[in-house]
Amino acid sequence: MQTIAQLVAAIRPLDENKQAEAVQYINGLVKPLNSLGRLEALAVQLAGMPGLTTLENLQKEIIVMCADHGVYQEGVAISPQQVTHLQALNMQKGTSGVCVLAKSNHTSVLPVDIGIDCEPIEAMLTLKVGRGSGNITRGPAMSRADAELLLLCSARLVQQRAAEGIAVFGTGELGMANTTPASAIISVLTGCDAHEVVGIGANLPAERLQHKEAVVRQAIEVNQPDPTDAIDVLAKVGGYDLVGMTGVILGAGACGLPVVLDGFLSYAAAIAACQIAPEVKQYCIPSHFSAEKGSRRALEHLNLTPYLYLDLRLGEGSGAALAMSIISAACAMYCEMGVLAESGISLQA
Ligand SMILES: O=C(O)c1ccc[n+]([C@@H]2O[C@H](COP(=O)([O-])O)[C@@H](O)[C@H]2O)c1
Ligand SMILES: Cc1cc2nc[nH]c2cc1C
Repeated sequence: MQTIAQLVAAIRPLDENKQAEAVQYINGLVKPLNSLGRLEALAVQLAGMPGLTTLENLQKEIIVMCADHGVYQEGVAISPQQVTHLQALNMQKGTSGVCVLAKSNHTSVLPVDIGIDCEPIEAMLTLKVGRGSGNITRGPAMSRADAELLLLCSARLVQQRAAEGIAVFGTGELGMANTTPASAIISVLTGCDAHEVVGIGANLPAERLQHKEAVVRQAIEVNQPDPTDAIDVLAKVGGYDLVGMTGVILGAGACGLPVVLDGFLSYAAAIAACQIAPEVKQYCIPSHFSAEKGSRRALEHLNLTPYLYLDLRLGEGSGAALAMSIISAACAMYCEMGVLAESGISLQA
């Protein structure tokens, strides 16, 4: 297995020559200059990715990291904890939100048991090292060794799927109470107070928000994560799913391939990934602006502007699935549009 240093070293900057060529090519398409706005910038970003040899017929997949969290015991979520297991089964059946949105965007969904509190699930890929991470108000979510192992295994999974033909990855997750560790990660890595990032998650009643904030502060107080060491932060106040998503982001970057972020949980993972390997930011494609409270703060830190504003807060990779249509659109523009030179149209009157 590769080391984290090797994984980071494999993430190369985008190819500026290819990007310059793409700009020239797009400027020659049969349209007013820059009139396809951010679709043009997206195509240029994709064109610079060393793992993509073409923008035609890109295969897309959402990897859904599913795990439970010991901090659930602190009363920070209202969904029954078994929903993680039950909804993971729905991921296999194809009836979850992400599954139907992915299907309508010609995207596959790969659920992974990375620490659900249940017996092994038949025919589900597993990277499980424990049945739910530790309660972060009492101690670390996991050991550093487990965090590093899961991060590398998740990155390796992406590398295997890339070898099997996947060209665009999406980050998904499922885990009752996971907005609590995600808030803790964002609070530590962006240096803001819990009040700025803690939100209602999956419908926590407003009167319990102060308690959730206190839980996040306590987790940070008890574990004293080192804000300059994102792996320490993930291991101490994170969770298995969030580590897995960080590995997916770094793995895609190491393959030179795009990775589409989803909602709040993916912002936490992206902030961690970008601290571990700043170069990976260029491979990240934001999807939507999650309705979770801390989204603005997290996206400002990442300096990423989402494409979609739909008040989504489902998670699972649902926003990433929707944004796959925007990637397909950018690729269709690049591969299928006619060129001015052959159209008889001159842009000057
Ligand atoms: O993607 C988001 O922005 C998002 C925002 C709030 C909640 N969620 C989903 O809801 C679950 C976490 O919410 P909670 O309240 O249990 O912490 C988890 O399964 C996430 O997929 C997802
Ligand atoms: C049903 C259900 C589905 C979910 N998907 C992500 N988080 C969820 C929480 C619940 C409660």
